[in-house]
Amino acid sequence: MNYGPEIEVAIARVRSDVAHLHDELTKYGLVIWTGGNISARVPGADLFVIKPSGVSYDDLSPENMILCDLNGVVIEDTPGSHRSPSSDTAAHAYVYRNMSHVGGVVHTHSTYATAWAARGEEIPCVITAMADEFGGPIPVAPFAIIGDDSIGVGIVETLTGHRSRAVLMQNHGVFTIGTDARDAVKAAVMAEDVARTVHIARQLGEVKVIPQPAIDALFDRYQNVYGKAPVTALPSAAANRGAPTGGRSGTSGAAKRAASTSTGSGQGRKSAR
Ligand SMILES: O=C(CO)[C@@H](O)[C@H](O)COP(=O)(O)O
Repeated sequence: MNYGPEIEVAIARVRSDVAHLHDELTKYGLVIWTGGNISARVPGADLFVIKPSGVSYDDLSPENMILCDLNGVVIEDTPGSHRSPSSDTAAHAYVYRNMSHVGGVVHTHSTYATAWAARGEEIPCVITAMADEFGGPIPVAPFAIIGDDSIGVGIVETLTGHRSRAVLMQNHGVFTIGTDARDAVKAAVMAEDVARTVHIARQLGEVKVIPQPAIDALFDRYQNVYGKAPVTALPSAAANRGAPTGGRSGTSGAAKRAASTSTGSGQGRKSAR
């Protein structure tokens, strides 16, 4: 099967990205043995690339990643196609078919997030890092059988209209979505981090939920201002005339105003952070 030069280049890039991003799961201690998986959509095609099933993380490479169509069917006679794709392929495929803005999906059994999933309890938004990253609590999806698209249905039904890019599958683990695979990996890393902190906080006593207006403001700032160039950066013509620069440090007044007037409605993520 040849998809033409542009798509073939995209497939090769996604194979490499997906293979190498699995290193982040081991680096952050989110997986053990062969548990967990990452996939990414191939831009410009109805295809995605996913990890093979049951292969050691040390042996993952661009060549043994598996190319699938959006029904989760392996594309025959492509590199890696002699192996079985991840057990969660149908779930990932369901997400790509039903959430067009999603470019990457990650699954782990990271310890603390999975402990919350075992309790079937959402993680309340009690630390600013959660408000920043998830814009509220991390929700729980119902128990679902592994292997068909039941998990995908749970992910889509739970995360549609929700700010969170992470969902706890009851009695199972965490699934995250992102604009691309790296964004979904970041969500998996952050979900485990906040799951651990909030769990520990709960051992110490009652936790304090952040008021909704503050959650909204924090989420908006993190999505629209954090890590971005200041909005007061001078236009090049003025800069060329040697005008004083001003407003280059930290969060500008204008940036703050921009942050405070935008809605923070959740789905409008503009760039991977
Ligand atoms: O929990 C599950 C199945 O949902 C997976 O995380 C497995 O632990 C790893 O499966 P493969 O991706 O290797 O098939």
